[in-house]
Amino acid sequence: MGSLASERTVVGWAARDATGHLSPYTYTVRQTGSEDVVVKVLYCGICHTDIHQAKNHLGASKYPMVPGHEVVGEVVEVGPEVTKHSVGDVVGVGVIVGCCRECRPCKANIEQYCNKRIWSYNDVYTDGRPTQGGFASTMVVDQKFVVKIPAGLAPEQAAPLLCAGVTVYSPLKHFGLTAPGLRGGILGLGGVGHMGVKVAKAMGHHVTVISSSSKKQAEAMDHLGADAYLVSSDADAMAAAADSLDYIIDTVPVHHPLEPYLALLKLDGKHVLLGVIGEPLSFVSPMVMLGRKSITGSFIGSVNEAEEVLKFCVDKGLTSQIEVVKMGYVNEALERLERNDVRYRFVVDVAGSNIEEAAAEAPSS
Ligand SMILES: NC(=O)C1=CN([C@@H]2O[C@H](COP(=O)(O)OP(=O)(O)OC[C@H]3O[C@@H](n4cnc5c(N)ncnc54)[C@H](OP(=O)(O)O)[C@@H]3O)[C@@H](O)[C@H]2O)C=CC1
Ligand SMILES: O=C/C=C/c1ccc(O)c(O)c1
Ligand SMILES: [Zn+2]
Ligand SMILES: [Zn+2]
Repeated sequence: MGSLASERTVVGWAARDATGHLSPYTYTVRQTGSEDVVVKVLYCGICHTDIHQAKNHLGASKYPMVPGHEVVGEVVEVGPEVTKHSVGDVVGVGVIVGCCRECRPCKANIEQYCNKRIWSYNDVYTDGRPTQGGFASTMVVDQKFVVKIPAGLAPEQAAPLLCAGVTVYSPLKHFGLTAPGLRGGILGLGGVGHMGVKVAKAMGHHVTVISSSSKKQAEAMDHLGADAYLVSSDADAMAAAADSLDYIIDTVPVHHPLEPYLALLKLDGKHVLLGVIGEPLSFVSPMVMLGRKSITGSFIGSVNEAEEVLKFCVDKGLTSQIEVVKMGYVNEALERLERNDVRYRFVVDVAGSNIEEAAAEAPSS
């Protein structure tokens, strides 16, 4: 445990209970350890997982909780053993900030699958303190979990790549779904889904968006570059598209039937679950047996894959489609995200929100 003398005071915006409402919160983080990077947060994206966590959808939330795991910031200090980063670098931090480094996933550099992974918030660090995320002035993070933001990417643009971007890139790569010409479906056109369209198109796939409404059709086709658009309640269009897709990236964050989507897959097609859903999903076995289809899942991506997707986006000229907001708007942004009213990711301008000054002027929390 760090002594009081070695603590650093930070201001974040925290949820105090399962209403998920965020408000200013002053707390302490560790002083710079030998392999630590001190990051002044510039921007932080709002992922639907932040709602799941802040509102205790999974039943394991601890408060006060400062969410945020699509973090881009500037390095303001480094520990003496840090070799990966220097003061002044623009860097990113994602969902994971610690792992055991000894297990099979850690040795294979897929540390997101380490059973001793440490989450960037709603977890406990090795020093016994709660971890707190990126809706905060500062984060102190082990260099292993900090990635460099390459030149050519604006920091606010890079933020959604650190969760949404790598979350779609990783399964496409892992499941061998990168060859040009594949036919992919993106189910749910939100923060993760819109990056799915962009990444899959950049890989040369024919991309069908499968959405709950027609509201996003024009934009999906004209701006995101989707090739086709299916409204999931349109039974005739769904039937016409049967047996046509090599994979579906499923980003829906609530319970939904799988069978209408399994029917869209070709022989050996893969349904990749990404949404965090705390209730059982069901299907009858012939739906997978008769086409040797797979239902699988994937969890974010590794640090290496985060670096790869950042480079991939620079090389392919990909950007995320974002709405930049100030911290004072974060509760409205969370509400709008929950009611499916964002195109397609909110990014909070943390550094531009003066949260430390505002907290100093307000009564202490
Ligand atoms: N596996 C992993 O590693 C990761 C998982 N996640 C999870 O993926 C899911 C999606 O995250 P994200 O893209 O940020 O979420 P968004 O809210 O931005 O997007 C979800 C999309 O799903 C569709 N949808 C269908 N029904 C609903 C509903 N009742 N409420 C809201 N959306 C609905 C909407 O698309 P449309 O309008 O087209 O129907 C919506 O845009 C979440 O559960 C999140 O926790 C996120 C990141 C990493
Ligand atoms: O947004 C990133 C985290 C996703 C996530 C996936 C699975 C799970 O059980 C979570 O709690 C979070
Ligand atoms: Zn996320
Ligand atoms: Zn491990």
